Amino acid sequence: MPGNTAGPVIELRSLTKRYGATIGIEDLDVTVEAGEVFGLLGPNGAGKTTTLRCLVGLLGPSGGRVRVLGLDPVADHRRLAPSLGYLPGELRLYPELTGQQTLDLLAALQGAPVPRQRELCERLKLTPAELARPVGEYSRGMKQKLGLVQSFQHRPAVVVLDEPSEGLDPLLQETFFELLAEETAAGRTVLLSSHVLPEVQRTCGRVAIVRQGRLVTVRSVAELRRARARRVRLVFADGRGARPLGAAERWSPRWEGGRVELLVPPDEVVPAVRSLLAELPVADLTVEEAGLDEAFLDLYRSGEDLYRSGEQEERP
Ligand SMILES: Nc1ncnc2c1ncn2[C@@H]1O[C@H](COP(=O)(O)OP(=O)(O)OP(=O)(O)O)[C@@H](O)[C@H]1O
Repeated sequence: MPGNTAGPVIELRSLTKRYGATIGIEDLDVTVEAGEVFGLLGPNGAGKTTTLRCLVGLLGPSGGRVRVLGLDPVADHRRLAPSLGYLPGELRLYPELTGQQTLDLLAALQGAPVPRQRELCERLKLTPAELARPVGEYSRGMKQKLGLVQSFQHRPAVVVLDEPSEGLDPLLQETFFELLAEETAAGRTVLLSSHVLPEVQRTCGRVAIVRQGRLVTVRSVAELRRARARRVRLVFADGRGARPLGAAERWSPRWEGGRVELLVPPDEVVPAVRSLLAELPVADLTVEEAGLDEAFLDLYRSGEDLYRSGEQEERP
């Protein structure tokens, strides 16, 4: 393996990438250790693809520092290539080449033997007949399968995947999840971008949430699960609908007739319930844990760390 293997596998320090006046990503700090599946999550245009392209050396940063296995992905591109797998969001292929020829061409660019090519084609159900067809005739899902095979075929130490399960049917998604689990069990490192929340919950140990080019938070999925908001539902005795809720307005009230639902951070539930009962004609009240999706969605929307627990980076 090239470079300095003692430090983190991926290190982004104040990474900034501008496209003219447009900010792709600004001041991003992320560290990923060996054996992690790390997720980069955020809404459209958040800067995920920009970050990934900087990581694999396709874009040079406007500021800050990128290191993968201790190497600079732009300056040390050739040294890094055999140890790096990359699945772009949009795989651009030569339409006249067959699937097999495409895999072999990409292997030459990777500059490494491809001990896993056949096994991965079998597991992802790319048959020899399909591999003999020009990729210009491939469906979206077939292209994605080919993209996944080439990202892992040379058994790289680090794999960077942009929206990896896009276009895969549920069975193949399962195979992909198994593949990720095997990679990390073997000490290899995966960084993936996604908007698919269940995929992230299922596969990642930690996630960085980015929004409008900035890092919102880095959290372990386990911590997000623990910190998830409580859903407080109230029914009012007088049956009246939407009304001012005072301090409770900050918990995103959603009204439905004479009922309202609030999403309250866990450490504020008891005082919240106490003041609601004291100030409003409450006839019924329930409290339950909100789904993990809501925890993510709040971070997406607000751009603030809803849960405010000091540490930026916590191990899973
Ligand atoms: N080649 C480019 N030229 C100019 N602006 C760009 C370019 N590529 C990306 N951007 C801008 O940079 C910002 C981040 O885009 P990026 O593609 O990194 O986001 P993303 O999180 O991957 O989005 P999506 O989920 O929609 O793929 C956006 O404002 C986008 O318009």
